[in-house]
Amino acid sequence: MIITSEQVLSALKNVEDPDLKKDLVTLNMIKDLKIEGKNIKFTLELTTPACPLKDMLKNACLNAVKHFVAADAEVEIQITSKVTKPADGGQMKGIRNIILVSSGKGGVGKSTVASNLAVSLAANGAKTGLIDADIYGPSVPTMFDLVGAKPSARETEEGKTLILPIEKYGIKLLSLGFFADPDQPVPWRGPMASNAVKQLFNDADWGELDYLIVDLPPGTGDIHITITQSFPIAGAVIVTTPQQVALADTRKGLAMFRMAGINIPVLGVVENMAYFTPAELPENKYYIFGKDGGKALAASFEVPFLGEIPIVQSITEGGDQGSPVALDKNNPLSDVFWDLAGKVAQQIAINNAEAVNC
Ligand SMILES: Nc1ncnc2c1ncn2[C@@H]1O[C@H](COP(=O)(O)OP(=O)(O)OP(=O)(O)O)[C@@H](O)[C@H]1O
Repeated sequence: MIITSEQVLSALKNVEDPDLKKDLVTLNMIKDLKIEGKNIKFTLELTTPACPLKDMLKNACLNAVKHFVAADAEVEIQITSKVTKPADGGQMKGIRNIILVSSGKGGVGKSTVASNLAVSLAANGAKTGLIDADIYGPSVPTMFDLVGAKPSARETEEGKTLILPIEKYGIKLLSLGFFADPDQPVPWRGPMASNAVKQLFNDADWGELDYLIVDLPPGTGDIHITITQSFPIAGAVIVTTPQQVALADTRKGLAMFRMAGINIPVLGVVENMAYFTPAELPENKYYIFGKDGGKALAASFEVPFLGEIPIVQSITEGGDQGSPVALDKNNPLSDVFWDLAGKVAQQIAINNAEAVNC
């Protein structure tokens, strides 16, 4: 029996992407199909390299070909990805998805989540950038061991000066902290801070990025308004801790993204410092600040709950030593952040599903 491309594609039409609710052939995810006798080769092009369904989809393709075409076929599937971007146009040149990391309250772990999210996306192969727009206490220089670092600049052919983001752990980084003395407070006036933050977006040489993560200041202030009004935002990740005081502020922070004139998709809620696990009793979880508050908040706004991050010393140490814990695949905590990155990328792919894949 001669195997034809039509047979293989018709078999693969039985495999549906559970997020995008269409089959892989209709979604144009099957590329470079080659058949030689019983040898069938093709590429499965996902919408993000951090896709949590990668293995499941690959197995489903394999089973579909064996079941509908030939049980003894040799099937070789290569996985690649092409990150989609929002449908509504107006994207910043070269930057596919801008993701805000926000919290209603300070100190809940927003920078920790932003840094580890960026590290996890980059480690999965996504072209990733990180802007630290926290005017009150930029933490990215510390979290990436770049205190005192100064970005250089280059001149374009049109005579414009562009800041060159600093590259570390495969991520392009810019922080307001790179432009200030680490020991001197900067008393930002509203418009001055907003202009400085805008420059990090507009006057930097970001090149091509799949995801640009933005670590916002806590609360709902000028910087939030400036960024949400000036740039096309793919979505916001909301970080909270379990205490009632944090949840009450998070509620306001989340509601801001839903206000008329802002209207940014909320990708979901992350509960940081959700529970404590003693090193000697790793299976015990102590919910010392309360349980399921983040989950309930996500449910009440009908947005995804993206997961719980425990309180663990290595997260603090990783932040203080400039090496985010998600970098260390031997540390089980890196799985927590990789999982979070997968869920965020998945939500973006779902939101972008109507977009033309270009
Ligand atoms: N899950 C965690 N386990 C242990 N330490 C954590 C955890 N999350 C954050 N931390 C630590 O708590 C401190 C505050 O975290 P981080 O700077 O990320 O918070 P933030 O919300 O960005 O703060 P700010 O409001 O100042 O911007 C840091 O020292 C960080 O390493």
